[in-house]
Amino acid sequence: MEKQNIHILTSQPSVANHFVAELRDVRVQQDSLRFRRNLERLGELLAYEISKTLPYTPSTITTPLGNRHTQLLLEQPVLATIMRAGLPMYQGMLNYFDQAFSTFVGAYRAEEEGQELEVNMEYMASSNLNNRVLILADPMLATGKSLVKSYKGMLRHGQPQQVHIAAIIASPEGVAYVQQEIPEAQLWLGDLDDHLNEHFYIVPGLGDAGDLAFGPKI
Ligand SMILES: O=P(O)(O)OC[C@H]1O[C@H](OP(=O)(O)OP(=O)(O)O)[C@H](O)[C@@H]1O
Ligand SMILES: O=c1cc[nH]c(=O)[nH]1
Ligand SMILES: [Mg+2]
Repeated sequence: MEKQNIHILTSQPSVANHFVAELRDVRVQQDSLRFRRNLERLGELLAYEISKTLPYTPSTITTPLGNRHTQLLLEQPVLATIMRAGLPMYQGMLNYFDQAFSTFVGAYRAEEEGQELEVNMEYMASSNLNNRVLILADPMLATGKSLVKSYKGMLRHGQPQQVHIAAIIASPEGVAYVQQEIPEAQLWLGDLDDHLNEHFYIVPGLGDAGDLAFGPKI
């Protein structure tokens, strides 16, 4: 795992630590509204951090009393996410990049086959990605297979000029795989955990983000 191109929100203490801590806490997790809202809040904070690195253009704003020069985004990014668990975090990013177009991917981790884990991708709706800033958000970066498969599928819809991948909790194994497969991406993480267990869950992680946000899958 290379350290360059990785930005970790909780590497400096801030209220982000509280939001990540609540996501992990087995007692607080029982409140699914709070769980979803914490995913959303971290999506907002990561969007704000990413926004500091995007291109801006000088603009003049007219108030009732005069003019003010400022810098505004050259263009809105395209926000992409992977259903289900990505939806609250995506909503947080959309709160801040409020005119962004969106890309949705339906992908899920299937049963493990021996030592391997397969990701099924069954749905994609995307706007044109050609020359755009793409932000791909998914709260959990475990093996990285969901993010890599989704990103590669998205390239059918154009070649972005900048790629940002945002995750709330990541494993070192997943980060290394994403860096190998998508070397052009900047990685924005809430926190970086210890390792994956034998079922490819992040340890200590938080459990199953999709189930905690939306209920167990049958
Ligand atoms: O890095 P990976 O090993 O691919 O794991 C990460 C994926 O696992 C979760 O989705 P899941 O497959 O559980 O689907 P869900 O969102 O419907 O729960 C999560 O939201 C990621 O998309
Ligand atoms: O730890 C993990 C790994 C994948 N998906 C989750 O929701 N949690
Ligand atoms: Mg899940």
